[in-house]
Amino acid sequence: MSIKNSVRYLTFLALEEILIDQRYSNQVIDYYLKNYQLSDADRRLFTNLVYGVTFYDLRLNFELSSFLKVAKTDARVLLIIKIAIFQMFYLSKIPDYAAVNEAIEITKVVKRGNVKFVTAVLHQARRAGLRPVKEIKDPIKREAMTYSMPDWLVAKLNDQLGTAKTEAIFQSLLEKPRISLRVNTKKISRDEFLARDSDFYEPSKISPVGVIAKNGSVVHSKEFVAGELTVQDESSQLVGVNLSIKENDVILDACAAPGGKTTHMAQYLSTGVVHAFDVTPKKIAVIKENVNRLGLNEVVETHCADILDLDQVMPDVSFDKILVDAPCSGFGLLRRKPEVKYNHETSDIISAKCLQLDILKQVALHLKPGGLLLYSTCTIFKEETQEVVEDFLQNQPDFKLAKLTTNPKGQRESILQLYPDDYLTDGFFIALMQKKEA
Ligand SMILES: C[S@@+](CC[C@H](N)C(=O)[O-])C[C@H]1O[C@@H](n2cnc3c(N)ncnc32)[C@H](O)[C@@H]1O
Repeated sequence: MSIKNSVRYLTFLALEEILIDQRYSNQVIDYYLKNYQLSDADRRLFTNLVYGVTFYDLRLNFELSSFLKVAKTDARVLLIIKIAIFQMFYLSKIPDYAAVNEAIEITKVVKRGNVKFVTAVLHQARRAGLRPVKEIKDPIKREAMTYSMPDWLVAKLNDQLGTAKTEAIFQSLLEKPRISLRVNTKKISRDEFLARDSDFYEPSKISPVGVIAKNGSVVHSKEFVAGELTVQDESSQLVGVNLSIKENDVILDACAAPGGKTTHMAQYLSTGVVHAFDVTPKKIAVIKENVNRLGLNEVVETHCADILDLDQVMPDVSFDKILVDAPCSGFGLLRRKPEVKYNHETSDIISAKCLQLDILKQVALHLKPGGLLLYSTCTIFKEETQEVVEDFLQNQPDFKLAKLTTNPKGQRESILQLYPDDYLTDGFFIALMQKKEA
C-alpha cells in the first residue's frame, strides 16, 4: 500500500489542518472518516492518533526540546516526529520500529531532505524515553506539563476552582469522550428506542432524552439516517429539557448553528415555532440540514442575521422562551476539542463576556412578561458564566432567577455548572431566568 493511503499519513494531513491551520479537530476528523475508506481498526487508530497528538502537543514540544530547537524546526517535519514519539511514549500496542519506519516514509513524501534528521531525532528520543516532569520546579509549570496545558490555563483554573478540582478536571480529560446522542422524541420515545437497541445504546444518567452509544460509528446507523437520533452532548441536552416547552410556544434561539438545541426545542412542538438565528448562510444551511433530517421543518424558521439586529429583523415579536447559547471561549470542550487550549487566551475570554452581555441585553427586550430566558455556554470560566448572569441581573431589574426542573447536581437550583470531571460530559453552564410579570 502506498504511504499516501496509510492511516499515519492521513493522521499527518489531519494534524496539519488542526495544529498548523487551526481548524477544529472534530470537524477535521469527521471529514477524514467520511471521505476515506478505513477499516474499523484504522478508524480507531486514526482518531486516537489525531486526538492524542493534539492533546499532548505542548508536552511533546517539551520532550523534543532536549533534541532539537522546536521553534526553528519546520512545522511539518516537527509534526511527523511528534506523531512517532506520541506512539512510542503513549501507545503501548505499537512497536517503536513501526512508528519510526512510517515517520521516515512520510518524511520522504513531505520533506525528503529531512530523512536523516528525523531518523536521528527519533532514535535519540526512543533511547531517552519520557522526561520526568518532577524535574520541573515551578508547580504551575509542572502541572501544565503533566497534562499538556498552557501555564496560564492552569494558573487561572487553580485560582478560580482550587488545585484539587483543577487536577480532577485535567485527569478526567484523559478519558475518551463518550458518544453521546439525543433521541428525537418526535419520532420515538427514549424507552422504545432503548428497548429496541439495548445492545448498542444505554440511557444517559443525566439527560432524560439522552443515550450513550457503547461503541461504533453512529452517523452511518439506520436510526441516525432515519432521524431518530442526533449527536449532542448530555450536558447540552439539559438546555432543551429545562425550558419547559409547551405547544404554541414561540421561541427564539439567538445563536443557533449547528442547530443542536434548535432541533431539541423543536422536537417538543407541533404547533409553535423556533426562530433560529445565526450569522452566515453556511451556518444556516447546517441548521436546515439538521432540521430536515430530524423531520422538524414545520416548526423551525431560520434567520441569517446578527442577533444584535433583532430589533430590525423582528421588530414587533415577543417570545415565550428565549435561548442564548452564546459564543464563548469553548473551554468546556477540552476533551472533544483539545486544540481549544492553544487557540484562545485570557483576552478572548473578556471579549466573549462583552458579546454575551450585549446579546442578552438585546434579546431581553423581546421576551414576554413571565417568559423564560435561558443562558448557556460550553465553558468553565467565571467571567463567561456566573459573572455574565450577575451583571445582566444587576442591570435588568425586571428579570429574576427561575428554578431548573432537571438538574443532576440538585433539583430546583437556578444555575448549573457542569465540569468535565463531574459526569464525564463537556464542561457546560446553564442559568435560567424569568421576566417578571408586568
Ligand atoms: C455555541 S454556538 C451555538 C451552538 C448551538 N446553539 C447548538 O446547540 O448547536 C454559538 C453560535 O453563535 C453564533 N453567533 C456568534 N455571534 C452571533 C451573533 N451576533 N448573532 C447570531 N449568532 C451569533 C456563532 O456563529 C455560533 O454558531
